[in-house]
Amino acid sequence: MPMIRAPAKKQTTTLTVAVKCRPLSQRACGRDIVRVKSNKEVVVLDPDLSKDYLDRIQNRTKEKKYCFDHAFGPQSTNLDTYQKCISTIISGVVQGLNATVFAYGSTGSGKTYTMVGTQHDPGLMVLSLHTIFDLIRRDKSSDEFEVTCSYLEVYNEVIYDLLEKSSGSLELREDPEHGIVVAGLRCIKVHSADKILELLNLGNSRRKTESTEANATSSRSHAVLEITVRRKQRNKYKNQVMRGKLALVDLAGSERASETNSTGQKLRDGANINRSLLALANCINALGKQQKRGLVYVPYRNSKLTRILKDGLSGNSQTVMVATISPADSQYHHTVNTLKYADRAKEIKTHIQKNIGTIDTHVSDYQRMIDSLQIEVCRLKKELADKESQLSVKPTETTADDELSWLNVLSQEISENVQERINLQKALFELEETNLRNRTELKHLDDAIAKQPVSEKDGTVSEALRVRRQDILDNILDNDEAGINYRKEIEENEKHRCQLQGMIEEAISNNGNKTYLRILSQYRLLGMANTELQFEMAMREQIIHNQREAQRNLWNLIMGLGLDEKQIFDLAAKQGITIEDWTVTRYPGLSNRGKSPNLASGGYAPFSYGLSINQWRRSSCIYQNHQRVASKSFSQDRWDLSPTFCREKHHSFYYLLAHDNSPPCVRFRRSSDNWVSGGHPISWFGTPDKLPRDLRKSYPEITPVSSCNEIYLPTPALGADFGRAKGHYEAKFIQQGSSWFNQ
Ligand SMILES: Nc1ncnc2c1ncn2[C@@H]1O[C@H](COP(=O)(O)OP(=O)(O)OP(=O)(O)O)[C@@H](O)[C@H]1O
Repeated sequence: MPMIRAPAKKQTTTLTVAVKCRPLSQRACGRDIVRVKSNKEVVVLDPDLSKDYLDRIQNRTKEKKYCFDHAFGPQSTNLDTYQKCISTIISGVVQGLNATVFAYGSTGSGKTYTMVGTQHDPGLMVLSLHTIFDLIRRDKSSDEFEVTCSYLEVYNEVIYDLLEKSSGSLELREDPEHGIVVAGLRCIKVHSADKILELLNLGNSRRKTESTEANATSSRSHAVLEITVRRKQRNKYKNQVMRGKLALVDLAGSERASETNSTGQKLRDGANINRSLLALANCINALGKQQKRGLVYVPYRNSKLTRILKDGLSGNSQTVMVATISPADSQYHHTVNTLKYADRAKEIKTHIQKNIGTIDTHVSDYQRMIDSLQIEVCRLKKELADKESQLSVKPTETTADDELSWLNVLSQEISENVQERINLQKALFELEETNLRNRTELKHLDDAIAKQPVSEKDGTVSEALRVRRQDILDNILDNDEAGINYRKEIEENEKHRCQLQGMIEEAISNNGNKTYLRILSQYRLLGMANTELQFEMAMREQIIHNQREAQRNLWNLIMGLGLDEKQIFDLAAKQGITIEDWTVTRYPGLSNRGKSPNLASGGYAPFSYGLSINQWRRSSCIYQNHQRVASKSFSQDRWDLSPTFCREKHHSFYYLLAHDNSPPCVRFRRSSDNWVSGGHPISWFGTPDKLPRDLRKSYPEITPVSSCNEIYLPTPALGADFGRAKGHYEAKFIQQGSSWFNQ
């Protein structure tokens, strides 16, 4: 029977925006122009003292006034900020909610001071960590907790692991369940706040800082400390796992080259810092606009920083932005700029929901492909290094060095070119999605306006509809224009790529050291294939995400009809659909009756996880034509995550694949279109080449393939037990109509 699961409840919340004004520094030695009033209001006075009363009343002064959720003056401590705006969201993290805290402000305004702090005035990172462990210690339930921590920095648009001594650059991946993840980032299990603080200090010592004109220890990179609290429940929701995540972000300072007297590398750092901060500012702008006007494209893709902060800005996260400002008159423009963005950020809404453990087969499937490509890249890297060392002992061949380094530069350019194209395509994809939604809404609005009775044509409802229509239309036009520009950039990028590829090929054909060059180019190409695969994966994730969204909307629609629980159940039963429990979100993949993995919401079949044998044997699910499935292996007395996969090869076959050494044992039995439970198989065999003769005769489509661990299952009227009773895999598939049941 098909099955759907009620969506987890989402709660909409607005970004909390706090402003923190640092004391006047001796360096700045200017006039104090910031006034904090009633813990919410910030007034920035005109730095020009010559303005008089008349200027003020005629609005010719540059004095600005803003109001925020919280405002802290120069006398306040980090603890004050923590207690007023952070402490409440930290308790949510222990309950499976996500939270993001980031400090935003110009260079030297006190971001690092606020996030990290000093021994006498510990910062938000330190205070949050102590609270997390205090909450865990004081927890009265018998739940099991596991805390892990990672620390990364984004420097010059490259991500580095601050917990690794000499970290290479890391890539971002998009996961529909966990949002943006950094592939290969070290996650360390920790048992106390002190341990994390030790790691934090270690990471901070590795962070790129410089002395600039504006700040003696200016952070050149954006740092993200992420704490994950995994809570395994032991009560009635046994085996449910909640996963709360806290991201604490210390941004690099924005600055103007003219103010910092930067040159060379410092200037380049500054440009990259400003690029990401500009991207962040653009996202804040678009998100602020989105809340007011409708669906505007949000350019997260424009920098690594905004991609990392995506969840914190619009996704599943309770978010606090601490805008740090300096009271010095010399900083007037920076202060007003920061406050302008902070003001915009007040409009941003996020949607929080508890993260209840899920395991995604399709993601792990892709991950496996990426991993194997990475292994291949490592192998080629090694070959390359060997070849390089051979070359270095042959002085006669040094003439090739120049060409080789030239080739290296070229291949590096190719990788950057690929990365750029991927970013552009993703941006275009998102943009088109946004506009598709806009156009649908426009059509609905046009219909609604047309249906308005003549008597109401000038009423307030009509007016509201027309305003909304105009907003949507504006957004469509904005987005269309942005789309044209993206397309042009993609074309340019393609041209550049062809040129680069041509140059590399020419170098290979002209150079004597062909093997080395071939390996080099193969290595680069594999690297690119890897990146492209990640792109494809992100696209698919996006589609899955959209499908989920559509399903959620459908669900909301059903709920909006005003039907009660029983009516909905009856309706679903008439359509042959089973609804999973909607009050309890259990292990994804199993209903509360321990019966059925939910497929409708994810579009893919999950692993069963942490079940006893009996529970597993009772579980069942339906596999649509295009789904991959994973089952579990049974070894000795316990169930392990199985490396066994079943996936569709094309429309009439299922493709079963076992990844370890022991071949899967497949048992087939005939069945009608009806559900068949239990019973004895008519035949069974170990590997495809050892098919019993009668079965091979009846099903000539069963194809033995090179690896003895693979087999094709023909779909017509065939049920299959895919398993081994003792130490064998176990997953039973029975066809019904166009679906496959696993019982
Ligand atoms: N509230 C405060 N009380 C006392 N000193 C402060 C405060 N805020 C900042 N400072 C001091 O000002 C200097 C600059 O602060 P900090 O490094 O935190 O700025 P930042 O915004 O992180 O700068 P950048 O963006 O350049 O990294 C430091 O010496 C810091 O100790």
